[in-house]
Amino acid sequence: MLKIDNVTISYKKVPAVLDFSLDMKPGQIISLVGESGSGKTTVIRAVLGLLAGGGAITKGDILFDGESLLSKTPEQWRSLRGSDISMIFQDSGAMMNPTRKIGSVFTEYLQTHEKISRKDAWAKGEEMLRKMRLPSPDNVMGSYPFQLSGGMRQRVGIAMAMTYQPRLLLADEPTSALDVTTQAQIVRQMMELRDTYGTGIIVVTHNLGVAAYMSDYIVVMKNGHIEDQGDRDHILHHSENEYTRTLLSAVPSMEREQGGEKDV
Ligand SMILES: Nc1ncnc2c1ncn2[C@@H]1O[C@H](COP(=O)(O)OP(=O)(O)OP(=O)(O)O)[C@@H](O)[C@H]1O
Repeated sequence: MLKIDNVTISYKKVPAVLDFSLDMKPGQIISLVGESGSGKTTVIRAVLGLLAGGGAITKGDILFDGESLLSKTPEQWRSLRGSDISMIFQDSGAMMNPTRKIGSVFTEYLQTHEKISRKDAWAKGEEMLRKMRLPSPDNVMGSYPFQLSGGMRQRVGIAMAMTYQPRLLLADEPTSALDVTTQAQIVRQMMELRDTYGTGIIVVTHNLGVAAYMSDYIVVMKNGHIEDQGDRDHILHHSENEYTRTLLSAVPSMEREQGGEKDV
């Protein structure tokens, strides 16, 4: 579905990610882990065509369903984003305009993606919030972002990102701003998205506990390159890479804290 082929990404000619390759199957959950500055966010922003600060792909290609994303026009990007590929951020609420209510932001989002009346967009937004199991969706629609908890805001962000059932969801530190209990809820909810809609997810996280819990495949990044990678089980239990072992030794087990069923 997604193939990142030997990509180098630079900010103003200074390489930040070097020779990065990844082959993702539909419905797979892949985590990118590694220390701050290792290039995780740069990789997923490149996939969404949203590199900041003069960032550019200087080598390689990114293919979605066999088609290069690098040759897409701005118009093609607009129709791809949201419908085929979506993204959620560390604190979705912080991305929203604090002076506008959720309902207003959500309906505008829907109206930029489809020809739909404001009334129908409002109902569709509410329905998505209900699907994400937000309590009182009508109240949420009528709230400002600051009136919701971090976990609720993140579920609003996921609801918006999932409206058009994208096949690929890019999540940048989606649980970092949340307390441990809420983190677990959001992680489980993302896993449900995969199970319900078959959404493939790339999650950037510095939390190896989260990666261990939800991923099928883990990519360990260091200084802009792939230091180690493999199936969850390989990385967690069989990798001989020293850096991976060091990262793992510092992992608080989400399962132990949450009483979950998986063993890390
Ligand atoms: N907008 C930018 N302009 C210039 N350089 C940048 C920019 N964004 C990132 N970089 C550089 O690219 C490298 C990788 O950064 P990136 O944010 O992708 O790492 P990360 O692993 O996601 O880190 P973090 O976990 O802190 O978000 C770093 O050296 C960083 O300084």
